[in-house]
Amino acid sequence: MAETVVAAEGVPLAKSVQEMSTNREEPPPQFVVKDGSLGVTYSSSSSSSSAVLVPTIDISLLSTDDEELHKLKLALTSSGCFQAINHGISSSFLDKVREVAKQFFALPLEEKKKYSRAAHDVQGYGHDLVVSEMQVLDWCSRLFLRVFPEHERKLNLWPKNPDDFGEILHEYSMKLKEMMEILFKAMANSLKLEENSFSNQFGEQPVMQVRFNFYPPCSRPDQVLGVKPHSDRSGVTVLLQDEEVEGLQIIEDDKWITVPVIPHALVVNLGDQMQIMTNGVYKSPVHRVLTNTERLRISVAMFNEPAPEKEIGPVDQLVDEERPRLYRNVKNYAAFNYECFQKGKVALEEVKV
Ligand SMILES: O=C(O)CCC(=O)C(=O)O
Ligand SMILES: [Fe+2]
Repeated sequence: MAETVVAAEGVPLAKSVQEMSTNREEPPPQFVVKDGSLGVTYSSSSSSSSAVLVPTIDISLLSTDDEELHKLKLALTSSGCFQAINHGISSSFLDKVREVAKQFFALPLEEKKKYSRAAHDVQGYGHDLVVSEMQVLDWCSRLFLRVFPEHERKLNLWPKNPDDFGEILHEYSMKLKEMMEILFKAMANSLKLEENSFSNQFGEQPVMQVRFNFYPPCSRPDQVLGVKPHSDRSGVTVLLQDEEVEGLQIIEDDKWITVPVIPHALVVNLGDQMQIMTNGVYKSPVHRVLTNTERLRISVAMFNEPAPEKEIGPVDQLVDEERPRLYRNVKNYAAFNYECFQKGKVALEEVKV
């Protein structure tokens, strides 16, 4: 008999996505994208659009090379997304991060359910938060954990199997913290702002949360998405894509552009809170994930957010007569975003002045 998997808020999914995938079942109607079409796609990874819109940026050059800083600015003003290389994290370590994710998702469902998300919590293992019967579900299982501030970790939800999971996750987040510091400075310098303009807004104790995403093969990639179109509510998201399988797309001029796989690059995409802080100069891209019939895909998204008690808003120097203030100040955008989501509203629209 199929095990009952709690999708969220007490709405049970009869079977897990993984189980349906293994049985090669047709996805149930809740997973089918309603407008019937997944839109126009540029899927070739060599397409010039993806190279222009999602350029590679050499992190090691950002503090010394004005040209690289300019490239960063171009990427963040156009797509809000780039592939970070020379980021200081070794390829072998990134492979380890992927390996523990793979090992966790390969555990029997019973074992993974030990880390299940409680109905009213976001942390733990499970599926989408379901807030309405109309909601289209993602063909994805995920493990969501808060990593920083460290005292807010729910260690009972951190997998004990594989046994180095916690250690690797901690080390990975420490390394990403270092990269974030470089990026905050570079983003401020690229806009000729004071170096701490963004890091100050993130606060002394910024939030870092990780989402391990598992997308099993799906028999209807023409009708079902791994993740629906959304922009991240974070400040900055750093994504470790699958080393082989594409799926992530960003939208540009009504066309979906595939973000190519560069095995040891880290995809950086800005979230809504950076769009707010830059008064709309830097973009929080709308993105989605496609499914495919053959290969499973795993990604690890690290969300960097300002501390919830910090009020964030457009940096003064980015507000003038030519560019009037677009957004009001806001505190705890995460909670605000959730309220909007429940009401079917888009948070970034709701904070416009
Ligand atoms: O799996 C991916 O490539 C992206 C996942 C994503 O957009 C998210 O977790 O917010
Ligand atoms: Fe996302």
